[in-house]
Amino acid sequence: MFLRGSIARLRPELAKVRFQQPPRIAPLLVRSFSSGQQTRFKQTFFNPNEEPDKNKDNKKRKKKGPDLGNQPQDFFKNTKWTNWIFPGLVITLLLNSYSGAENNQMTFQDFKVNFLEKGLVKRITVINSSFVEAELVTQHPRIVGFTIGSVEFFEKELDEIQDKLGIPNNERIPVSYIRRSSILSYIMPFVPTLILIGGTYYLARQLQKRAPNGKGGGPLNNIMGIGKSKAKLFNQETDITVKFKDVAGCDEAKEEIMEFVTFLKEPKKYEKLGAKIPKGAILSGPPGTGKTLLAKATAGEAGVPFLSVSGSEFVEMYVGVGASRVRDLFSTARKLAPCIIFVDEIDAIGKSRESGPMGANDEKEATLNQLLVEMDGFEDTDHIVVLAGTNRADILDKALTRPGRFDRHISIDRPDIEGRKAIYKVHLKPLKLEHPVTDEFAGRLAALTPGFSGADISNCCNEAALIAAREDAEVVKLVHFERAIERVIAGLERKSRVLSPEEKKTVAYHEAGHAICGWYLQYADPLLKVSIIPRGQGALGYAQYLPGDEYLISQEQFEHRMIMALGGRVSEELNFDDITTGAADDFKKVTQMANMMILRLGMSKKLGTITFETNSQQPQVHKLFSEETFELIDNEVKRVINEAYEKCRNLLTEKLDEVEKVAQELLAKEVLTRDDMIRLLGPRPFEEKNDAFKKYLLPPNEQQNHPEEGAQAA
Ligand SMILES: Nc1ncnc2c1ncn2[C@@H]1O[C@H](COP(=O)(O)OP(=O)(O)OP(=O)(O)O)[C@@H](O)[C@H]1O
Ligand SMILES: [Zn+2]
Repeated sequence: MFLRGSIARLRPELAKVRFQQPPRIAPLLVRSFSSGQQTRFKQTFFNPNEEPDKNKDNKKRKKKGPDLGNQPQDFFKNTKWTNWIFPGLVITLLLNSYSGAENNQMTFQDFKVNFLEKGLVKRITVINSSFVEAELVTQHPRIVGFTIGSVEFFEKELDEIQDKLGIPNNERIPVSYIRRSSILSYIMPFVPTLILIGGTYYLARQLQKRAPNGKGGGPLNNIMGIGKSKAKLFNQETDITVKFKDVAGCDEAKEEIMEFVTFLKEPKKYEKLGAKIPKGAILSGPPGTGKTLLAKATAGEAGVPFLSVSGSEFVEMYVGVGASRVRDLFSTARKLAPCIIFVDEIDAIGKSRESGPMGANDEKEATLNQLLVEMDGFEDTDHIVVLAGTNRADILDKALTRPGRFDRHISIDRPDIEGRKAIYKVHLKPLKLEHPVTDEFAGRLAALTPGFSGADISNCCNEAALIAAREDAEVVKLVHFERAIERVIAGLERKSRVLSPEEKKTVAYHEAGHAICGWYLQYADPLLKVSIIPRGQGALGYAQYLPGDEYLISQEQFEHRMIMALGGRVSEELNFDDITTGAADDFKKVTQMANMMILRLGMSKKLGTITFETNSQQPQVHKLFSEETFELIDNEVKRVINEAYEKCRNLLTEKLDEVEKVAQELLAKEVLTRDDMIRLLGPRPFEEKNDAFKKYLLPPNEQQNHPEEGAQAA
């Protein structure tokens, strides 16, 4: 229908009166938009009951059977359907505006031949000077219509035909002129605006749906829900499967946090006695030590919802957003109570308000204030516990840590050997291993990875499994772990980096110098491996030592470490005419150590027991010490380094043959283990200082007796 009459198609205003559909579309429009809005509400605003609701819906649907068509409510609830409402609407509108076509529309030519010249026309109405409706004497059709270009031309034609037919003036066909405006002509001016608004809405909804988590994060949320908290809710039944047993190695922290668990589980016990329960605790410690994990486990043990949010998520460029998000977070928490809120990286908002070179930041301060207000605002009876994680407990605002807010401070340190062992046991469980996990195996891995955090260990276990899979191994073996550990410590092996024979020789003598120093210095850490295979970023060779879990380091230890670090360059000097750039990193270490000894550790007799450390965060207005002191510091740092250099040179000159042996072996094999070193040089003349190393890594025969114990060599 809408194809007939090309003029009609080009002139939408002709579609007028026949456009009877609006009453039918209107209710549809209202309903679909309201259902659309409901969906938007669900997605934009954080709705804790969303999950259960969905389940209910599903259950209902299941009961009633799958035929959506027979269930109008279900049909309208079906969000997929609403996706189509807008495009559908536009198409309908366009179709209607173009197609309100006349059933009996024709060209003027047809009209002339078929009706006019046969004298069948009773009356003619010219509508809007562009369309003609003719009433006929016949019943079928009774009315016909056609478009005209201009009224004058049409009148002239009409007159001419009637002249030709000889119709007298008083019997001629009466022509009336009318103006008819359709509803559409009122609507049309608004159509572009409507399309624009609808289109924007539709687009925004589509974009929002593509948001990674369905809630928060979508572009629409950025506009509409900016003040909403981005807290992530972990559903109690499904998500929080973490229990205290999954958090290994931080027993003291677990014990401390246990109090919150009992409180959340049996608040009555405390309330009965009138006791006030701490509202929150700060969990502090280096990255990856399991702060988040511990908080989650607390929720898991207490069986309460867990709301997790990062401090940086409160920080937006718009003023007032942070505070509004804090408010939203707490109002959500109140609805979910009893529950645990975990704010990771609280230093992002909780930084001391005076600190920082730029002074206080208003927006951050407002956010922090809101947090303080909220924490003051909830009562013990609200049963909310706020835990916060940070790597920098020292820079937190004092207001945060005062009683009544985060009044517990639980610090989690990097795990010691026993802690690492326990964490390995947790992360080895899911792997398919060669042997069942023994105490010895976990201990060996723990001994190999001093300084690793829980996250490093988890990463290492996964890396080992990946390496095993790459080799198509059936099970994950110890060698895979060893390779994974090396990779985590020193970076990827880069066999593709080909060194020239000269370069290789230099690297071999350099590394041999380090290794010999380490072997014959009493306080050097046990050596595990020397290698001249390039690794990671720029390292051409490396030696792997195993420092123990030490909390105090002696001055002699410091000195020995410096001598070891200088061993590479000194060996180059002794064995070649020229020196290379390979020792840059070693010098950096040496200088750092020397500076620390002089400036912070009071290890210089001349300067005495003063710390010269400056607070780099605050702008320096005046000099903290005199020119003479500056000079003295300079001289002392130089002296310490020079002394280490001299000792190193003496040692390596004495052991030149040993350096040669190790370097040659390195050139031949590229990698030397501790056993190779023993074969070449005899056992190390000192007992190893690292207990973990002795316990888990030394072969049993070496563990009992140290034949050369006490022998002097250096
Ligand atoms: N004590 C532990 N026991 C078992 N696994 C641990 C332990 N500590 C860390 N992990 C592992 O490391 C991962 C990262 O830990 P988590 O995210 O809790 O560290 P975090 O201290 O919160 O780090 P960040 O300070 O970077 O936020 C955990 O998912 C877990 O797999
Ligand atoms: Zn070096």
